[in-house]
Amino acid sequence: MLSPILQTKIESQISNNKIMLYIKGTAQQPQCGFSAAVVQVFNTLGQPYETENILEDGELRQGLKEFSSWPTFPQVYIDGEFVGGCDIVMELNNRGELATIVQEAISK
Ligand SMILES: N[C@@H](CCC(=O)N[C@@H](CS)C(=O)NCC(=O)O)C(=O)O
Repeated sequence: MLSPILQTKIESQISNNKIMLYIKGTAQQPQCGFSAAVVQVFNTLGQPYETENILEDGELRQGLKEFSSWPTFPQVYIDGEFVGGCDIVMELNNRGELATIVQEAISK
């Protein structure tokens, strides 16, 4: 079960960062192709984002799956809301919708 401490940590990260990416590895050195693809997309959007390497925190890795009810990584949160993983982000980006979602979040 998701501990209150972990829940508070996740809620704090996703509310303090307009774009929060939970990935495998770092933005500079992603450790998985799906995480690398998401980082690349957000780099092209040119807005600041924060990442957390879930490979370094097993509790967070498990806790996020419960928090979002999503079993894999990357996990992308924009404006405190879970958006999806790699496939969803790619689709939103291909449709030109990701930039709009990000712009709306940043300008709030
Ligand atoms: N189709 C997924 C691909 C991501 C994926 O399959 N991730 C796997 C392998 S990197 C994962 O996170 N598995 C659970 C885990 O490692 O804890 C997406 O759209 O994000």
